[in-house]
Amino acid sequence: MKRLCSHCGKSFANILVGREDKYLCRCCFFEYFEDTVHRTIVEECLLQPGERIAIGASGGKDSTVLAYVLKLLNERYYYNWDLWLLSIDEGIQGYRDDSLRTVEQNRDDYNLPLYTLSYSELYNWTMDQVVSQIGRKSNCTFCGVFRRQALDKGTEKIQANVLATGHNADDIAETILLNLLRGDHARFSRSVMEENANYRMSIDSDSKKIRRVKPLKRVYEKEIVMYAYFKKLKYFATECIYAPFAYRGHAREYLKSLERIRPHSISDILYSLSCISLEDSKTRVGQQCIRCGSISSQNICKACLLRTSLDRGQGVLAVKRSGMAILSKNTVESEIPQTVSESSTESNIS
Ligand SMILES: Nc1ncnc2c1ncn2[C@@H]1O[C@H](COP(=O)(O)OP(=O)(O)OP(=O)(O)O)[C@@H](O)[C@H]1O
Repeated sequence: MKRLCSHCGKSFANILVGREDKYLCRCCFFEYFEDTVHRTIVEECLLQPGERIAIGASGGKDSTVLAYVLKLLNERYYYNWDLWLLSIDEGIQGYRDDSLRTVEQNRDDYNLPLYTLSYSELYNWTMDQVVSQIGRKSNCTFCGVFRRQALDKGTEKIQANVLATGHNADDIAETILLNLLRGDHARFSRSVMEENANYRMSIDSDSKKIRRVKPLKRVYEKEIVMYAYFKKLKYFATECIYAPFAYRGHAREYLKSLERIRPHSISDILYSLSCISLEDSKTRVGQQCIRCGSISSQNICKACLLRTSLDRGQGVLAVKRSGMAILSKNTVESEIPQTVSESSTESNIS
């Protein structure tokens, strides 16, 4: 049976959205979606007028929709944002080279400048080379650590101080669940604090520190897919060729099956997240890595530790489940530890 749109009451509904089960027609869905993203930005002070903003652009649906909507809001509300696409080329043939072509297409379609930075420029390693040394089991750990830092470096290069990524509500729930399932208390606490402190961090942080913001955090993956589909946006839909081996994939599947049984599981996880309050005082204050100068909670950042292990041909040893105690606060360069905890890093750029 066809339903009428619960917003305008005139057209037939095409999509069911949000927690309150609203059935919306295409036009009202666009309004709902854009308004949700706009309210997130305004209510959480994510972006300021006139700022230069780096948009992490992977060519996938999330970052494509993010770039499209930020451009639209910029024009609609005269924010005078200086929007840039920032792409990281991990060096994965048959995947990233193709998705980068989609980003180039977005650059032309949306008339936005694009800056690309590669792992080979930054680390002298491509992910294909990393995988040929360490195999396919822990490669996402390397990729996650390198990408997080590469996005920061790219944001610095284009002289922006804010990085917007396409993480959505499903991604955030997935990260929380993943850290919980692994028993990674440190990472769990940090992700909870990062999500809940976004508002405070955005307005308090000094202007030199890169802020990471997630304007799509209140919209669901299925809404993003529908938005891209109805707007006919061009995006790259293939999954990373190395991703099927990541533990994160199991958390994603688990979440999807929970949603099938109980459609509000994701929003309930996010609600629980917003209710958790953790002691801020336990987080380490960011300092500079003594090797590369990146912000790090340790003397030497994880990217430098992993890169050193690869250079020594010991990449496999670098990631060990048991290696929890290794990132010692007092590490000096001559004592670079050999292992990085897999649980704290895998593909976890949120
Ligand atoms: N290679 C990359 N270059 C630039 N930004 C990236 C890259 N990979 C990921 N990101 C940023 O991180 C966000 C989340 O990345 P993730 O790997 O979870 O991809 P995703 O959920 O499939 O998103 P998308 O659909 O945008 O690829 C992306 O939306 C994008 O903003």
